[in-house]
Amino acid sequence: MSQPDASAGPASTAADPEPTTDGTDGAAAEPLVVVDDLEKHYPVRSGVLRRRTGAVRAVDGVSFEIGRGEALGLIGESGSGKSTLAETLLHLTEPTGGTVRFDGAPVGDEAGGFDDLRRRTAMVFQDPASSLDPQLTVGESAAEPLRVRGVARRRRRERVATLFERVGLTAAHRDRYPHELSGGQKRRVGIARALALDPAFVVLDEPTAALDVSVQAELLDLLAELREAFDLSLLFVSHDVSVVRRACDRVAVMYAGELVETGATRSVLDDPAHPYTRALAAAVPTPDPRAERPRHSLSGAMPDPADPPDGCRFHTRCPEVIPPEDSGLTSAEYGAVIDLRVDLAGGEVDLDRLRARADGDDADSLGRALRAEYGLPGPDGDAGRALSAAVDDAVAGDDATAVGRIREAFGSPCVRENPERGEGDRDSACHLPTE
Ligand SMILES: Nc1ncnc2c1ncn2[C@@H]1O[C@H](COP(=O)(O)OP(=O)(O)OP(=O)(O)O)[C@@H](O)[C@H]1O
Repeated sequence: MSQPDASAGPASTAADPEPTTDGTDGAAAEPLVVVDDLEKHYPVRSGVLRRRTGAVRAVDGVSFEIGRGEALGLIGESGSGKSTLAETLLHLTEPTGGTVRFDGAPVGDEAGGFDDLRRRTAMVFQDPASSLDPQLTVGESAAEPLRVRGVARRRRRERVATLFERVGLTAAHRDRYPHELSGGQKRRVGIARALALDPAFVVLDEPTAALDVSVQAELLDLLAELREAFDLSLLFVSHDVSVVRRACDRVAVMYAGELVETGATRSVLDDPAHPYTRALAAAVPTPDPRAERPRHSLSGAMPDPADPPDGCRFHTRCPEVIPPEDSGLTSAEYGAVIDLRVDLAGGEVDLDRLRARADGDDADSLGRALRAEYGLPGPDGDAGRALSAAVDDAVAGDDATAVGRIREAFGSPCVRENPERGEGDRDSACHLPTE
């Protein structure tokens, strides 16, 4: 593609953008986006009367900043809350708590900030197939933000031609329908549409998902060029660590509705401080087939965001969970006890299944089968006695008592307290001591 030419950019034909606060001392000193304690809880309703009985804590007290011209990557497994965070941040869905400041002004109050946010931010949605209307030409779809703002038809066409060329398409692509374009071309249309109103901040939800590696690389090059040319701030939402490594200055790591680590991309991904980040970074496939399997691999599933675990939300899967003091347990052995507790609490210890595996039908045989299934340790002293009693309770079907015993006898900071992410440039929320 040709070199960036800012004069061909969105500003030249946008719908009369008002002067921004860029350049004024106060606003310029503040990062473009400041998110403080943002929260999005979805109500859980049940019963005939559909009463509210709980909440899905999709985003649960998240704070971060994005500087002017900066690219921040948001990574985490599926279901960690990345898309909800992105949508809530742009007020496409209403937050249930917390604040967003955009370019020095609070967003969401009628006094201001809202229209500015709408006009100066844009989102490129995850799935271009569903975000482009199959009934409209892609040129019409890309022109939609301009139409909504009252820009005349002829000006819209010209503008879209400029934008299409800017993103590596041609003016002739305007009259095609989505099904006539490749996956990569559809992404480019989405990017062109996002640029239509000359935004300062663009959120890209999984911008390269389901594309060939070479098409991914071209798209990332394009985004880097556009960022530079238009001084864009970008938020890359991705579960693909290698995309974020390539495209972002900083990275924020999300787990079960919370940010667990933030910092400069290289520093976070090459030397993660949080065990979850270590697991995500280790999961990136290495080109060397002889390389050892990562030691920090993730097992188990993300907790239910309607019922997140007490303490550190990652403790139920953490390969480095801190064992109770003086228990003599390793993290892995403690992890086995936690697995049992989680399954008992969720009613997932199936005694019939255990019976099928046990070498007898008596309580001792069932207890041995349960210990074998979970790989339970046999600690000495009080912890050992408590675990044996819990196993007896479990095989007798008294899951609640078993859970209570384990909780009492196997305490650790990881199960007691949710660690706070500190302040500053490089932070992680973990109870493990840092060197
Ligand atoms: N409208 C909704 N109502 C109830 N729960 C929701 C709603 N939208 C999302 N959730 C839940 O919120 C949690 C976070 O979902 P979200 O889509 O934000 O995660 P994600 O990290 O973006 O995942 P993915 O990468 O799969 O898109 C999930 O448990 C999801 O089921």
